[in-house]
Amino acid sequence: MLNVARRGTPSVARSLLFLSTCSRCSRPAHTRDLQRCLPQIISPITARPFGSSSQWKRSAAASVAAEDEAIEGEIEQEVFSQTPQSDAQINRAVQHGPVTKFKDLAERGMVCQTVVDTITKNMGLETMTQVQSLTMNESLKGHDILAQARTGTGKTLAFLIPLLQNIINVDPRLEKRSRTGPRGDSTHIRAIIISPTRELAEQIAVEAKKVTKDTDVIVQTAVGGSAKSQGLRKIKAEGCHILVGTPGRLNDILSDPYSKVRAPQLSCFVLDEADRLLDQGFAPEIRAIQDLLPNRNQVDRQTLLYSATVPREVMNVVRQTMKPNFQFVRTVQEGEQQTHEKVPQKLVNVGGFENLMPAVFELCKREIDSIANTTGGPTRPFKAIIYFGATADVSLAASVLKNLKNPGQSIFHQGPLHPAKIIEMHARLTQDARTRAAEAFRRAETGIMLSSDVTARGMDFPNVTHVIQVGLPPSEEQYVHRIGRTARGDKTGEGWMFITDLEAREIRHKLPNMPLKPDNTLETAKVDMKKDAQLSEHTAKTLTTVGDAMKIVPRGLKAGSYMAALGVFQWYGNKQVLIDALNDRARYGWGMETPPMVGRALASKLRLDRVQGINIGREDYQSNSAGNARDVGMQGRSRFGGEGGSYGSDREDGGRPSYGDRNRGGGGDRGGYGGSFGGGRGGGYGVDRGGGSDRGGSGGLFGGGRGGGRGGGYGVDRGGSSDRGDYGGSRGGGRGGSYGGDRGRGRGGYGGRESRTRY
Ligand SMILES: Nc1ncnc2c1ncn2[C@@H]1O[C@H](COP(=O)(O)OP(=O)(O)OP(=O)(O)O)[C@@H](O)[C@H]1O
Repeated sequence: MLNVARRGTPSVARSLLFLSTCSRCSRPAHTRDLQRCLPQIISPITARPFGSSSQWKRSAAASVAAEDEAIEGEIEQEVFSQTPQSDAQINRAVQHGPVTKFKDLAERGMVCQTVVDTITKNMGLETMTQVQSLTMNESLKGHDILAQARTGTGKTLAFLIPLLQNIINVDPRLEKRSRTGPRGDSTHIRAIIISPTRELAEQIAVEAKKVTKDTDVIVQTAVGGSAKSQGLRKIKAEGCHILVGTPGRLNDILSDPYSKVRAPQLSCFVLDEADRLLDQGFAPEIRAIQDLLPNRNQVDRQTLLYSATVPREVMNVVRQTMKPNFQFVRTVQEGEQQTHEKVPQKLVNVGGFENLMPAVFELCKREIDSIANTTGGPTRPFKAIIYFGATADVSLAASVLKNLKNPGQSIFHQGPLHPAKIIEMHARLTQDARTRAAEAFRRAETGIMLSSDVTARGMDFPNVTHVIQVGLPPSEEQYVHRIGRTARGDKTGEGWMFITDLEAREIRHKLPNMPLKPDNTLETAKVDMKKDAQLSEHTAKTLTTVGDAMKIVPRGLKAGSYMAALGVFQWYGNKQVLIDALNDRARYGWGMETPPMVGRALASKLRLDRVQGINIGREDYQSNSAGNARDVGMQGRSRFGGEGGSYGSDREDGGRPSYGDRNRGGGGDRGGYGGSFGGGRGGGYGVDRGGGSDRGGSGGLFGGGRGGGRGGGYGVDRGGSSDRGDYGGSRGGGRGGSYGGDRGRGRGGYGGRESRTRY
């Protein structure tokens, strides 16, 4: 294990030196002997696929279908007879030093002119990034490579270019687009690229199609969530040379005896986000796919593994996947900062969970306003990804941000985060919805995407200015990948991390190497909601805005988030402190009288059944069926109008005062939001039909029902029965009032078709 770089050498130069010097004799690397003499950071071990060799032989034998064998014979000859790079070419490349410009690749005869023209002319790229420059020579020669380089540094092109050139070397007819267009076969697959997520696979395929645009090389995708039969038809009809996909679907189609998609000539196998694909979650599927590929002793195959992080734990598996003489190229040395120096990273401790959403909102609003108020000088529109640890938290936060409105204004006015598009993204959405969400965020100038870790790796959304992480990430690696969604290429960006008191100590263990600097500039992060306090107008308004939006959130989402936290915080030892903190969030953050119910079995499994304050019973988030329609939302008895309330309805919330209104009061001072789809009797932002209600609210955005009418309207009326409905219902209608409707005087308002009301 030898790194011949000299201390103090600038990093690019150091890395170049590192690659062009022999590890065994410390002389400049030999030309044709590079394979033998180039430094190998990892000591070689005997290469073998996963599992024991006998297992491997058995499964490989079983998986190679008889029909493939004939083709294999031909292909073998072809693969072995190829001479990808002549000695002269390599000599020339080494003499001129490592390549740093894309055009040099053509001038030195390393990559064909067509591909280089596409990169330089169509894609407008000129200079290679460090990882591209360092890996190009070696990967063009067919060596196995493990490459570690920071996020956003062009690793995708670093493996696509050599992979494509190696395909063209085998069949030079593919170099140029033929007049008849490309033709292929579903058994001509030369390269398989695997990514851990569907979105990333799609993104790689898009990049691959750009690079192959003027060639006859065909790129196809195979990702879960899309119709398998349709994908297969496409591959069979058009053929395929490069197949990009996710592990599950690739395994599925390669093992399906009827799919007719085979890779007997496979010469390149790429794992993007390799450490993720080789960890426990995906390793079995990757192993199964490898079992379906031709035996490497018969058909030579190059393996390329790329990632921004390579934790020690996966190194064993890496060794099993690669040839013994594989090269480990890293542009980030051990002990060096894994995130970009150009990304300031700030840490906000908000104290209690209930402060998280207000603080996140305050930050987003501050940034959006500051850009709006900047005159002159270059500014970039605010574009942020906010990461949460659980899908339930993503949905809840998305619901809050989508429901935000300025106090005193209706939802038809611009919200406080205007012009940001609010986008929700997680794995529980349908594939179509995920694709639409990713596309919408990609296109958005100003936008906030609330996301689970499904977008944390590899996704190349343009111009992301902020990455905001709410709660501790699952690992340091994941932190690095999340932060990597900003400051890509030559762009800049910033990272924010929001934690609670519960996590303050743990963060030091979990992220010891991250350059997080405490930030105290957010007012709402410092408020103790359990105490009465004199708040600045700005802070009170922020809290009220979020509190009001939170009321509209269905109880089911809150209950889901509560349950998720029980899972996420299992590591926290003091269960009483945990439940107290979560109950405070339910009470002060979500406006719930009682915390969501936790099933007895779950409570006992999590050792929470004896903890004070836990609300044991039928879990709210599972039981939001008709019987519970009034306070759960989403699945109420009548989705559009009617008594039960549905999506959004939350009667229990209704009884709670909100921030800043605590001293208005009287019994049941505010009703809940009647429900955005349906409303209910009790509903209304603000209101209740119960005595002493003081504020009316919307009976339901789309539905109203009786809620709007009886309930009264936003901001109206103190004391006595409420009189105004607010958005009593635009679709379902009902008895209620609506925008400005005033039942007391027998007037309705905007919406409520059935109520035949008027403005
Ligand atoms: N040589 C280059 N010069 C300028 N931009 C480049 C170059 N190579 C790639 N890019 C662009 O840089 C962006 C990031 O590239 P890419 O997605 O491949 O990064 P990555 O290293 O794979 O990131 P991650 O670790 O997050 O997966 C892309 O928009 C890509 O088009």
